[in-house]
Amino acid sequence: MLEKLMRKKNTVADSVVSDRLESLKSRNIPAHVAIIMDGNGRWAKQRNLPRIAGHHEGMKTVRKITRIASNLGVKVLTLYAFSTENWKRPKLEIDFLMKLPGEFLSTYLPELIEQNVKVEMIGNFDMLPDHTKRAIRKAMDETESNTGMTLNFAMNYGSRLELVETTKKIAALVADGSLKIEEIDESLFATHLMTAHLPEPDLLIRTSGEVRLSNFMLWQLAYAEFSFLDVLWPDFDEKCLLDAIEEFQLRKRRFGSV
Ligand SMILES: Cc1cc(N2CCCCCC2)n2ncc(-c3ccc(F)cc3)c2n1
Repeated sequence: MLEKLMRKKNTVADSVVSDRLESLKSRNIPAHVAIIMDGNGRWAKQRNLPRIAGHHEGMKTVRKITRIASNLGVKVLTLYAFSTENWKRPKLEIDFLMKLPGEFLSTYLPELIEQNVKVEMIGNFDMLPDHTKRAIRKAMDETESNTGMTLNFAMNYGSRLELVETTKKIAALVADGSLKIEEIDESLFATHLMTAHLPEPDLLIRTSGEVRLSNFMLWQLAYAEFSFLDVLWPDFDEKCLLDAIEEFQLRKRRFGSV
């Protein structure tokens, strides 16, 4: 009896969420959603589990949120998976984290291809371990012609480093005469960023209650709406995403009446 009731409750809950998804789709869906996926270590600590258990659970949330965002019509989903600062973590944790792209892709790449998702990456690719690079390169190659949502992983990414590298590239163009100083403006600068081919994020979500950008897309987020949520990333679910997007739509609606 209880099991039957639980099944019915889940069916009702699922249909409520999917009805909500349909109604949200009729309004202003953010074209580019960026997420700082925080709280994995704390999630594990609350359960007396090792930190890597939180990272592994967080990977399942990546799969879930990718599907929902794609179904909603989000054009680009950027996920902050590993920052340049993360190299300071214990070697054991880094070794585990560097295996996650391969594990995620070997498990879910067929599903991503079925959803017409295009896998991309921003960050400093060369410093990653060879096995990590191989896995990501394979996924990018196998999804290159897909036309659905772009799933963009920020891997070994640091915004200040990106801005310094971009400045150096532009300075070199001026030095060799390819570019005049007076031609440098915001638009020109943006064409040399790692995200030049992407629309700027409309909505930034950060989980775990931390209210910081942590050196993430500092240029690109200049005009984004920010949603700082207390939920830990492994517990972030469809309702959390729909709530954040609904809040985004309400803000944009007020902005429209200015
Ligand atoms: C380093 C790292 C950590 C990582 N976590 C799981 C999500 C929470 C945040 C930290 C741990 N995830 N989750 C998926 C990837 C990934 C990266 C590139 C790619 F092409 C495919 C998947 C990943 N990479």
